[in-house]
Amino acid sequence: MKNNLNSIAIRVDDLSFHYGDKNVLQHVTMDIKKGSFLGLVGPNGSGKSTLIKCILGLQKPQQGNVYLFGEKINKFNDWEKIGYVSQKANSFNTAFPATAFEVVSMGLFGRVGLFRFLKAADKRKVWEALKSVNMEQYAHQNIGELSGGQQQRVFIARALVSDPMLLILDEPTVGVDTESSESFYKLLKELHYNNNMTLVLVTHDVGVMTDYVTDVACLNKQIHFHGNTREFETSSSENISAFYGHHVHVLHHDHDHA
Ligand SMILES: Nc1ncnc2c1ncn2[C@@H]1O[C@H](COP(=O)(O)OP(=O)(O)OP(=O)(O)O)[C@@H](O)[C@H]1O
Repeated sequence: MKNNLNSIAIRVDDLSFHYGDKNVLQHVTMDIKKGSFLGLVGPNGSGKSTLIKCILGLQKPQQGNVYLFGEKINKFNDWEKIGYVSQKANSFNTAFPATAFEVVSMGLFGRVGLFRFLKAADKRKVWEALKSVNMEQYAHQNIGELSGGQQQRVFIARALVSDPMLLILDEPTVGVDTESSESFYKLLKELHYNNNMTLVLVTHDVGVMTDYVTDVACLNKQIHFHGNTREFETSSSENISAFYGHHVHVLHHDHDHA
C-alpha cells in the first residue's frame, strides 16, 4: 500500500466478511486518513454497518485485516480513544431514568451507576462535552423528554467525553427531521474542524452530506469509489446512480471543501 501508516487512522486491508453463506463484504481495501471526515455511503444492506463493526472489532472478518492508528486491531488497546454512536442510539429506551448529564457521564465509565461518584475534573469534562454539542441547558432534563435531534446530540457528547481521536457515527440522523439533521451535520463539521478528530459518518444522505465531509467512500460489498468530496461531486451522476441502482441527484456546489 502506498500511504505511510503514520498518517492513517484506519486501514482496511483486503477484508472479506460473510454471515453464513451470505457474502457481505468482498476484498474491501481502504485507508482513512487521520483528520479526515469521511462519509461512508451505500444502499440498504450494502455492508456499511458490518464494515464499521469489523473496524471496531465487534465482528471478526473471515479474511483480511484492520489497523487502527498503525496497530493491528488485535494489538490495539486505546479503545477509549474511539467514540462510536450506533444506529441503536436512535432506539434508546427513552423511559430510561437518566438525565442528559448522567447519560454523557456514562461515556467516562462505560457503565451505569458510577455517575454519582464523579470527581470535579470528570464533571468538568461532562459539561464541556454537553457544551460542545450545545446541550448544556438541557443537562438536568431526562433523556426521554428530549427530541430525537437533542437525544442524538447527547449521544455524541457521550462519545466525545473521553476525548476520542476517532468518532464513528452509524446513520445518526435516521428518525431525525431534516432541519435537525442539517444542524447536526453542521455540528459534526465544527467538531471535526475544532478538534482535529477523524470522523466517519455512515449515511444514506448522499446529497446533503457532501456539504460537510472531506472524503466520500461508496460501498456495496466492495468499495466503488473513495476520494475527496470534490472528486466525488465531479464524478458523473450516472456512475453514482448506477452504483445505487436508481437515479441519484448529486448536488454540485460552488464552494471550496479545503
Ligand atoms: N447478524 C446478521 N446475521 C445475518 N445477516 C446479517 C446480520 N447483520 C446484517 N446482515 C445482513 O448483511 C447485509 C449487510 O448488512 P449491514 O447492516 O451491514 O448493511 P448496511 O449497509 O449497514 O444496511 P442499512 O443501510 O440498511 O443499515 C444485509 O443483507 C443484512 O441483512
